[in-house]
Amino acid sequence: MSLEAKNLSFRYRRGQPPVLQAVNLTVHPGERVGLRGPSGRGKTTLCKLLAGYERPCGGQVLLNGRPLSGFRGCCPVQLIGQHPETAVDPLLRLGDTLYEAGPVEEEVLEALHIAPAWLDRYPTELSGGELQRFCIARALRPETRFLLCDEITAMLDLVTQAQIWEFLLDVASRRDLGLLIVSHQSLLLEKLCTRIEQLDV
Ligand SMILES: Nc1ncnc2c1ncn2[C@@H]1O[C@H](COP(=O)(O)OP(=O)(O)OP(=O)(O)O)[C@@H](O)[C@H]1O
Repeated sequence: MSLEAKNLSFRYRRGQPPVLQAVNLTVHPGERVGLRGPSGRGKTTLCKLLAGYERPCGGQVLLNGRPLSGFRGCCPVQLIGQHPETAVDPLLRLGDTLYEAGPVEEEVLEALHIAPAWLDRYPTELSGGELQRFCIARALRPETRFLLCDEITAMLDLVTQAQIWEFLLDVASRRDLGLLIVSHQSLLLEKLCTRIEQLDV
């Protein structure tokens, strides 16, 4: 199974210039592809298209050669963003958010040091790093084949960053996941990735 951006173009509003134009990118299982590019170039937008949050105005997102838009069920492509507080419903307890799309394996919760008591809390009752670990756990469903990591540790301290990446590299290797890692930190990308692409078209 591969995840492919094929000739993707996108604009947020009709009449505005495109944010992305004829972008091509493929991620294979087991690959860790770094994505860098200047601020505002469209890295987050590309992640949103690849995860099916937005629809392209040209080209296609293909999962195993078939349009992602036709996929039904728990999406094998999961996006984790920089701001976990914007990725969860503030009015739901975290346990309800975690399990709304089905079970998450106990070993994932344990490996990310997610305390069972957190699941009774609301999102504002966790720290940023705790909430990010929660969002990573939520993205790691048994069906997940590709993880799109958009600046996911940018706001965290170095120790937490290292713990999160150590866990993600291990789980990606065990499950043969494909990772797309967006970061402005070249050193981080060079350490983590099997290949680095530049978004500067
Ligand atoms: N919802 C939106 N509506 C309109 N324009 C948007 C929207 N989201 C992003 N944009 C614009 O699209 C362009 C690309 O934004 P995007 O967030 O994808 O860039 P980026 O490469 O991830 O940037 P950064 O490195 O700063 O995070 C920017 O010019 C931004 O202002």
